[in-house]
Amino acid sequence: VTQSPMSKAFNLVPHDQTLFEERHLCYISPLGKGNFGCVELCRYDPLGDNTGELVAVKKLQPNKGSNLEDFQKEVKMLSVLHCDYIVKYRGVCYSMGRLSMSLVMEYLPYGSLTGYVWTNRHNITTRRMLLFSSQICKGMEYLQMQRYVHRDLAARNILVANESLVKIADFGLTKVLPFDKEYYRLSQPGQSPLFWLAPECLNENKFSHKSDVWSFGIVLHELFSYCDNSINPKRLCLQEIGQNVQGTSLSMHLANMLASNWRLPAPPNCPLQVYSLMKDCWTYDFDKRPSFSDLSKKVENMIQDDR
Ligand SMILES: Cc1cnc(Nc2cc(F)c(C3CCN(C)CC3)c(F)c2)nc1Nc1ccc(F)c(N2CCCS2(=O)=O)c1
Repeated sequence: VTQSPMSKAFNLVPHDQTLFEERHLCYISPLGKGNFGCVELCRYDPLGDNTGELVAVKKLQPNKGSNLEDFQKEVKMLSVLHCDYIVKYRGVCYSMGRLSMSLVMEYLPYGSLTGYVWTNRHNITTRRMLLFSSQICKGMEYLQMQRYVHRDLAARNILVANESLVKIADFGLTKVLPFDKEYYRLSQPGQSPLFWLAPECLNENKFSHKSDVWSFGIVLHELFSYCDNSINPKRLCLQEIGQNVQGTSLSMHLANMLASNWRLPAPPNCPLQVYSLMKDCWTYDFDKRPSFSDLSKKVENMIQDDR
């Protein structure tokens, strides 16, 4: 692949990365809004005969407060990940002139886990939910090996490849841990939605693999609630806080509730051992939370027992 002058300008694309030519990237439909901009379904059709591959293209909207540098970091981070449970990087596409760039990824036809589980809630078995849970754990275990902290693990950021495969997507908030620290401290409160955050994130903006474990517990709650919006984590927390949210910020209220040991209630008909796994992920002291490898073993055992 030749190095276009533009790509030299970004010094992003080493010779081995795939460069998608904009003229062959045919727009089909919008897929959704992400952290940086929008994601679209396109067909990369260099032969012009509709035999090209469907891809999901995440476009940076420079004017939407996001910046090219952060987006380039997200591209770089995704491009080095090779795991069955993480959405596959395909390459980048530079749009001449507009100085914008796009991230090209594999297209997963079933969409986000939230929509899929809710739509199919009447015929998804506990076993299949446990299978999805163990795949998310394995994806997170792989991320941990790369010293990546996702910071935005939520059912909306998990994509469904087929009836028995889910993948972690959207690395817009992901940070790489420094070599000498096991946590990442944000300078100011980030954009992660409060209701998926561990206490140390709310209180000290401290993010780690263990705060990702907390978020995984919330994902379990979403899954076993069949992603029912009427009982989603945000709604249940706001109900508990009550409407009298004066003065003290929402995150202070939430942090106080967690400190006095309030936790999300068990989803309806949730297997007891699954709820107890959630509670393990929501251990206040991050050092005492299970690791993703502990969690995938426990979930695997539940799948065996579920036979
Ligand atoms: C990388 C990737 C690969 N395949 C897919 N397939 C995909 C297939 C689909 F039918 C849908 C939907 C299903 C429902 N109907 C109504 C509309 C289309 C869909 F939303 C996605 N999507 C990808 N990314 C993506 C897309 C869209 C996103 F909003 C987000 N994000 C969400 C929060 C942060 S996010 O930016 O990660 C990521």
